[in-house]
Amino acid sequence: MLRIAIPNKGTLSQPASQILRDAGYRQRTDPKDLICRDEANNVEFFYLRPRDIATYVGSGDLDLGITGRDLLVDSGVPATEMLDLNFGGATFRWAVPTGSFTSADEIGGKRIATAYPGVVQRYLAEHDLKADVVRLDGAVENAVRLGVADLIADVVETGATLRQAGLVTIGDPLLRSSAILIGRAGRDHSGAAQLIRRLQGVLVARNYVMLAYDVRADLLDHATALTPGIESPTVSPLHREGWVAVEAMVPRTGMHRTMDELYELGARAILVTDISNCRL
Ligand SMILES: Nc1ncnc2c1ncn2[C@@H]1O[C@H](COP(=O)(O)OP(=O)(O)OP(=O)(O)O)[C@@H](O)[C@H]1O
Ligand SMILES: O=P(O)(O)OC[C@H]1O[C@H](OP(=O)(O)OP(=O)(O)O)[C@H](O)[C@@H]1O
Ligand SMILES: [Mg+2]
Repeated sequence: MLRIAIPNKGTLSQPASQILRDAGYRQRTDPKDLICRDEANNVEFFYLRPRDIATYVGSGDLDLGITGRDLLVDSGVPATEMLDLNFGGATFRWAVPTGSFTSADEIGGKRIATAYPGVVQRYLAEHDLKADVVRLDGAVENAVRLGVADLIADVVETGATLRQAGLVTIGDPLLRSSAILIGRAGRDHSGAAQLIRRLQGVLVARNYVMLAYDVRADLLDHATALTPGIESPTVSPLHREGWVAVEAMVPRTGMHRTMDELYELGARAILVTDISNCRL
């Protein structure tokens, strides 16, 4: 039985369960449950703190896990990213009191408050910098105002929490995070192939739509250049002489522009349908 770690709480918890549900797996119905067995798919899910998930997977006690890229880096354990799940997106950034300093080169020698000391230490080592890292559990934005640190390094999504605390970001993000599927480094993951294919199917279904339209046969090359599909578009004859019907998967972002361009080219009966799932 495949054993998989899922966040039990926090930002990643609900969307992690949702992507698994969309991929056909059973998920807990009571948020207090800590284990859910899916006998039909031969998978067992363990609900754990997102921060602990890399530890269980890195030690080999669980086969796979869903966690944040920043949490994986922070843990420093031998687990690798197997699939980007495309939710829980955030950056990890330096933030300082407005007007204090502006360049990330100036962090050497300063006191840095963070809940992610592993990410910060990795950056300092890579940039040959020394600084005091003050490890906190959360609400890190308060640390500067309370005198514990000169700057912070934290997760930034909308930036609203920083603004409220009178802080501004400096420099480039230390990393860009999102939810990822992880497995122990160097382990044979062939038993996870079906789960990964199912998750990839959900991701494609979320990111693509099916576009269908009718177009004059002499405009087909122009039309299919706009809608090349993933492999190749399906072209079928129409009863109407000189016209064909085309079907192709197109990225959801940009579909309105594609429809406009097809219409301007002369295509008609342009229809968009959601894809609920797929295997490519
Ligand atoms: N707005 C956000 N705030 C915090 N974490 C976020 C946010 N958006 C995405 N994430 C990601 O969620 C993971 C942190 O989840 P975690 O459950 O530890 O913290 P949380 O969602 O802030 O919950 P809590 O602080 O209540 O425990 C990280 O991978 C982080 O990048
Ligand atoms: O850029 P924003 O959209 O404001 O989101 C980022 C903030 O949200 C999280 O805090 P959370 O509320 O989880 O509290 P915590 O610091 O105790 O984890 C995170 O640690 C940042 O503080
Ligand atoms: Mg938090």
